[in-house]
Amino acid sequence: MTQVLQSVASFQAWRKENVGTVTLGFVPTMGGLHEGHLALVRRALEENDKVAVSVYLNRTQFNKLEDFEKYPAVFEEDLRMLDELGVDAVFAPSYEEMYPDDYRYKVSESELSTELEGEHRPGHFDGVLTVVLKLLMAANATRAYFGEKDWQQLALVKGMVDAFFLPVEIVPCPTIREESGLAMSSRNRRLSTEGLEKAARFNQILNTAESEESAVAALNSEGFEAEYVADRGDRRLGAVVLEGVRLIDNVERS
Ligand SMILES: Nc1ncnc2c1ncn2[C@@H]1O[C@H](COP(=O)(O)OP(=O)(O)OP(=O)(O)O)[C@@H](O)[C@H]1O
Ligand SMILES: CC(C)(CO)[C@@H](O)C(=O)[O-]
Ligand code: BAL
Repeated sequence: MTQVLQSVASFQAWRKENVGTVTLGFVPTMGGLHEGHLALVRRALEENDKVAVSVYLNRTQFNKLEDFEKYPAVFEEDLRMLDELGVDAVFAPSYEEMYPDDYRYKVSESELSTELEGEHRPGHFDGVLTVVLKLLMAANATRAYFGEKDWQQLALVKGMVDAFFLPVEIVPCPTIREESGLAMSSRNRRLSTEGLEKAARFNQILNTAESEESAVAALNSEGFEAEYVADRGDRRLGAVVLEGVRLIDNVERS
């Protein structure tokens, strides 16, 4: 049975009693679990003796209250999936438990975090980096698993781990997609059947457009509101809104 731990103290006590000197894999999530998350969990189970998953909907990373309030909260369903996979512990703290300082102390980065997602979601990466640091400190894991779907988040988390000499290995995991190519996301649950079908064009356009500008034009002409499409090195990253739902994706540039 997966153990559910709701306080930092009980999570640390669980770690002391059950992990000791063997390896611990850790997968941070905000719940609403889908196959993308489960791929991270399966990999963590393969590579470590014990695995802990956090399910914590972190409100400090949401710049829009509506986005926070509409985020799927389905803890019992999440727990059932994690239990079936054989996860050892689920850390599911309250806001008060995670933020005894009421978010007075923050981690911020001054370059990458201000563009792309950071430009469109002000304060987002302060919230992400702060909660990831807290989660990593609480878990004290050997390895922590992050999805490449959140490319910018992954780069910033790796940067923070290097900057602060955190004793954990960050393991990047490939984006898991629907057959249509649509990247799996908790937010996909909020799309209509028609929206789900249409959303697949987002990935196709990122893959096939000649330039950033032509990708934005194609997305807008097909009923998306494109927030940005940007080429960075060998990646093309984008964010769109469809039916009021914000989706992100990134692909290798051809
Ligand atoms: N389709 C996916 N493939 C691989 N990893 C994923 C996928 N979706 C999410 N992840 C990873 O799972 C972890 C938790 O993500 P999170 O709980 O935000 O889910 P999410 O589905 O990305 O939510 P949303 O897309 O609504 O922001 C992150 O490291 C994220 O990159
Ligand atoms: C890493 C994370 C769990 C921090 O809240 C979140 O940003 C996410 O789910 O990608
Ligand atoms: N990309 C990480 C989860 C979020 O959208 O806030």
